[in-house]
Amino acid sequence: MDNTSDTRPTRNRWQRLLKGRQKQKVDVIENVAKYDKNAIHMLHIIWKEWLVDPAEQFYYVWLQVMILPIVYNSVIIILRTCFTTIALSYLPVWLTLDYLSDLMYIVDMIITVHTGYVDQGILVKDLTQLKQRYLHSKAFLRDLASLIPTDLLYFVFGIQTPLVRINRLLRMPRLNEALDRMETRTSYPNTFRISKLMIYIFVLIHWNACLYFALSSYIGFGSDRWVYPNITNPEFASLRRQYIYCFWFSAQIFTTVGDTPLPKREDEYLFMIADLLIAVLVFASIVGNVGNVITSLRDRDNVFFPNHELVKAYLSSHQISKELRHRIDNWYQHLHINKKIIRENEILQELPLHLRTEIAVSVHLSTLSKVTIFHNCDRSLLEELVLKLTPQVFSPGEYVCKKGDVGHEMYIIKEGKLAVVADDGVTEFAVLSDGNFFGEISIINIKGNKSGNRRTANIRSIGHSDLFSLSKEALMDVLSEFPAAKRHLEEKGRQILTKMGMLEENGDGGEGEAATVETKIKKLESSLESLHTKLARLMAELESSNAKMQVRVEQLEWEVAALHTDLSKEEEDARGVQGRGEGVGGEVQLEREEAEGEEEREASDLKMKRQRQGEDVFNEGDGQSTTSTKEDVRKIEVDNCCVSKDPEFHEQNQDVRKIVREDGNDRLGKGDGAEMEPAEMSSGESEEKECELKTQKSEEKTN
Ligand SMILES: Nc1ncnc2c1ncn2[C@@H]1O[C@@H]2COP(=O)(O)O[C@H]2[C@H]1O
Repeated sequence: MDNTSDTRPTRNRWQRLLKGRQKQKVDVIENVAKYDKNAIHMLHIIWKEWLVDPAEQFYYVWLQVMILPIVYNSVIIILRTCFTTIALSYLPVWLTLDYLSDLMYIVDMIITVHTGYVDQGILVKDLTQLKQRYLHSKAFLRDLASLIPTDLLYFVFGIQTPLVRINRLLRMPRLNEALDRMETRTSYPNTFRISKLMIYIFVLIHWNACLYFALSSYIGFGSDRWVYPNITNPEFASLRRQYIYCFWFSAQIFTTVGDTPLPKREDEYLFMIADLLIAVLVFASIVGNVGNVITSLRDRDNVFFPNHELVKAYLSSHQISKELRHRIDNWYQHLHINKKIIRENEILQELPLHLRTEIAVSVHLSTLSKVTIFHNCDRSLLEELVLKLTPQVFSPGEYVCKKGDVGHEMYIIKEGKLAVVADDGVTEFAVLSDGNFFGEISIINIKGNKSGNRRTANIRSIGHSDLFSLSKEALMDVLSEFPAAKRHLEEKGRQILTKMGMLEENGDGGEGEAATVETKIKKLESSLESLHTKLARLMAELESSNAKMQVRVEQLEWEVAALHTDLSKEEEDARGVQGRGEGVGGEVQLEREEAEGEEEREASDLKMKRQRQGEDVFNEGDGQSTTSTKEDVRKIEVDNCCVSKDPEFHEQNQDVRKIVREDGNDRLGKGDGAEMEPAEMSSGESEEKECELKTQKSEEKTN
């Protein structure tokens, strides 16, 4: 019992451990299974989503691989068909290669289905779309036709008739695609073009050789001098001799050498005629292609280097001295021998800016980074600068700049040695070499520089020297963004000027003054521009307020005219009453006084009304006009009066009044034109008086 009780917990522990281990194992197995499942699943997904980008290297390599089966089929099928001995001797090899090429054709179709295409600049990656596109294309039908298992016809015609596989040649467009890709990628397109042409001609001669052999076999070997000699003759029995003889025969025809035996039979003649016609085309295409290659090589030279022939013709037509001509020839020679391309900006101009920058950076950045002033420059700044450099080549003894000339650019030495020389051209003050720069003093404004914008020294090229020139404007652009470089340049310039004694001690030199004047002019120009803008705005505002005033003036005239008509009528009425009541005396006097009082009241009411209307009109205007005060209104009234004194205006006013009168007659149906005449006279007078009064008042107010 004790034993049992002792061993039970131990056994339980072992059982637990065992169970635990078993569970662990199961877990591991389950995990592995899960992982495998996942892996399979992942593979499945990747396969489903697998896409070939036609711009990728994989696609390019695959196209190159596809050249093999296509060329194999285009060369071997005809060979085996015509040279049956060759077909039967190496049958296992041919069959293996045949089915290997078929396998590659199948893989090619799968890759084609997964190849994306660019639609509106975006690569289409949707497999369903890609499938749809390929399955509905002519390429699919062609590819499918090239894979039809025509080999089954071996059972009908026998294994020695590989011509049944001729449908494999339908994949030729794929070969063209591969060769085109190669042509765009190769660094030697001309060599590639010539090689491609030669390969096409080789295949053509091969086909012709095979057909010649087949025709000879059909006519009978050695039956005449034209056909292939008797193969029982040991000299012509070997397979190699058979093929080489036929190839030679064809090559002679296609290269139009024409040293072939004369045909004897009609079928031989027909064969020769067809061959000669093809030969003409072949010859023409060889000549044309080689001509193109030579022309394009010359064109390339002409683009790379300035046209020497033209310059030569120009020089001889102008009877230039021998010495100068010799120097020019030497300069050209140096460019050609050392492949110095000075027209790189022209050559690259068709490329987009970012690519041009990258090229320029990779070609010239090493030179620029040697230049001390640009040591600490940002890369972006150097990239900007590098596009502004113009390569220049100077011959030995040539002056790059002469003392006293106006400076327009500075130079950076890419390669070569240049001397700072005295006016005698011999005494050297300093020698400048790769990475040095010069010509900056005359284009940057150094305070106190006595020479202004003139070159301070003569610079002569010792040997051939490659320089970059940088125009004043380009340099200023760069320096405005990089003051450290500017300080460095100025410092170096100042040192040279001090050594030469050409730096004014304390004052600004002419150049400094020029700079100040230039800055002032710039400031003046900018303020003039802003003034122009303001003036234009004011003119527009003035025009709009003028138009409004005119409307207002017309309104007032109408009102005044109408008022005077009423007044004159009332006056007439009053006169009539006076005539009738002359005997009444005191009563009439009283009435007159009352009428005069009434008149005065009415006149003051009218004034008030006019002022109010004036305000209203101005309130209707724009922001500026709304701020007008009553004084402005008064001014307008005064102006109005003054204008009314103008005889022309008066005439116009008469016309307006006429219209008003007519209008008034129509409306009121009172009297004829004669009734109005006295009123008109008095209105003119009172208008003048009123005007004078107003002018006086406004003058008083202004004072
Ligand atoms: N003693 C010198 N040492 C080095 N460079 C010089 C010397 N004197 C003049 N130069 C350079 O020669 C250039 C001639 O044109 P610049 O005056 O524009 O700028 C001048 C300087 O860059």
